[in-house]
Amino acid sequence: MSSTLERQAVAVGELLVGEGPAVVIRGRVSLRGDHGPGDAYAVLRDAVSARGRPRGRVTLVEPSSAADLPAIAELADAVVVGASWTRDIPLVRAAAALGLPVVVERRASASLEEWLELAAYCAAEGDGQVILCEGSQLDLGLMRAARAASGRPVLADVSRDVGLAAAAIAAGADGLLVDDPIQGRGAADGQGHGAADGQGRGGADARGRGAAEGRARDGASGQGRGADARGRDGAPGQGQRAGESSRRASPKTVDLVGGGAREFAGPKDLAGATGGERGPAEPADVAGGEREPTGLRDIADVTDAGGGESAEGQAGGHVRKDTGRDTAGGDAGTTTAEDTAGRDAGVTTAGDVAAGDVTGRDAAGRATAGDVEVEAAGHAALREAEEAVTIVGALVRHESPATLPECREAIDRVDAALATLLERRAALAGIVQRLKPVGGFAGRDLDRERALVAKMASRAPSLGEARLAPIMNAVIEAGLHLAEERAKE
Ligand SMILES: O=C(O)C(=O)C[C@]1(C(=O)O)C=C[C@@H](O)C=C1
Repeated sequence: MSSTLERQAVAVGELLVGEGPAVVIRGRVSLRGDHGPGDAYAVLRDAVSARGRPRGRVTLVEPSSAADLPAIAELADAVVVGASWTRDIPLVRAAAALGLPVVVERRASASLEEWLELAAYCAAEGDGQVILCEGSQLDLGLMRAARAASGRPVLADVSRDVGLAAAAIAAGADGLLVDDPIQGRGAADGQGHGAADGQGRGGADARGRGAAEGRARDGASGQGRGADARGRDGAPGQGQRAGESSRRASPKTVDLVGGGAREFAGPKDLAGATGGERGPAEPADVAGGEREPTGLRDIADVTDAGGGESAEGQAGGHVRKDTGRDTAGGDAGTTTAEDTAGRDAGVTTAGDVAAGDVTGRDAAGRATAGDVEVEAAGHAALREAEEAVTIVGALVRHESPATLPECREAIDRVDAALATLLERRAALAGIVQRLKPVGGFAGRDLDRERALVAKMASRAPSLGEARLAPIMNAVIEAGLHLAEERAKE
């Protein structure tokens, strides 16, 4: 069993799988459908043009036989060793030798050892670029163990149950495989490309397997290692390096909480809301809304505005000077979560999803109601997967982006998670106001605020109480304002 602790990121087209953000991959094209022999080129060209090639969208293809391999070498970003034929060694071998990244699915009954042995075999037959894919039974424990034991990236195929997307990311999946909504529509059309096998994969595979094995025995050995007809041009050049992020403006010093000059212009300052001067917390003032209470000002006893490193500075300090990403060639931060966070519309994005991805839509508008339904379900699944990657990914994946855009994308993911939590917090704080004998600013409880800041500081030690206090002051006040506004409605 291959075992190395070093994580081996794999570039698939423009995506980097295994390092940086988790990715969402829209479907895999299976040639194990009912297309006739010899038309793999036609099927793949169709599939690729239907899917479009926006940045970050990649095409994984499962061959039916060795005859499909030249088309795959030319048109796919990775070849899939499908769960149903992992014992078809000649075909496995020929597929691995294409020179494309190999996605090795786990056969339903395969043990961890068998799966990893197959992956190691593929790595040895090819150029080592192997990704594990768990899906048939989606055993997240096993997936996690495989990732830890092999150092290889793992994908979780959640196309059968996208509700497991968040769990898969939490369990360490480097990417999620979901059905492609566009392919799904093709399949619903009965176009028979065999492309959307996410739902009926078992059946299609079972049908195709005997024939595939037979064909492979004849033809697989003819494929040499040199079959990398495609070349590796998917790797974008190096982006801006860590040095970029050091060209930041010096921290603003704004008196946010009345305790002397402070670092960081808070949201209030940015929003031009109240800023500046504040008096001591006085319930009357507070209730009247003329002046805002100082709340946590006394906790945030920061006097050395220039002395400490700002939160911004600390974030910059964490940027690694060098990562494997450049070497692996992936500007891969792009496929996933930044989409949800609203950046870079070139990729499979929440924007795509919201707007309805028209790639491949019949120009004459001939989609049937069934098509639309399938497509809508596919988009919803895609959105759910992207949310999991963004929100759960922000919590569980430690990223060390090397370039300014990547770093900003990573921040966008964290901000997306933060915004989600802030919204939830505001709702809870609103309930508390109704439950307290005296709610709103008038019922402010500074002991409670101090205590929660102290607790948070144990989770955010680099920020510490002094820096967290003004942040939480702003958060709490925003919640109280909202609660008071709602109470008036
Ligand atoms: O715990 C309370 O009593 C609340 O009203 C909630 C909350 C908060 O948002 O966390 C808001 C105001 C109080 O001063 C303390 C805490």
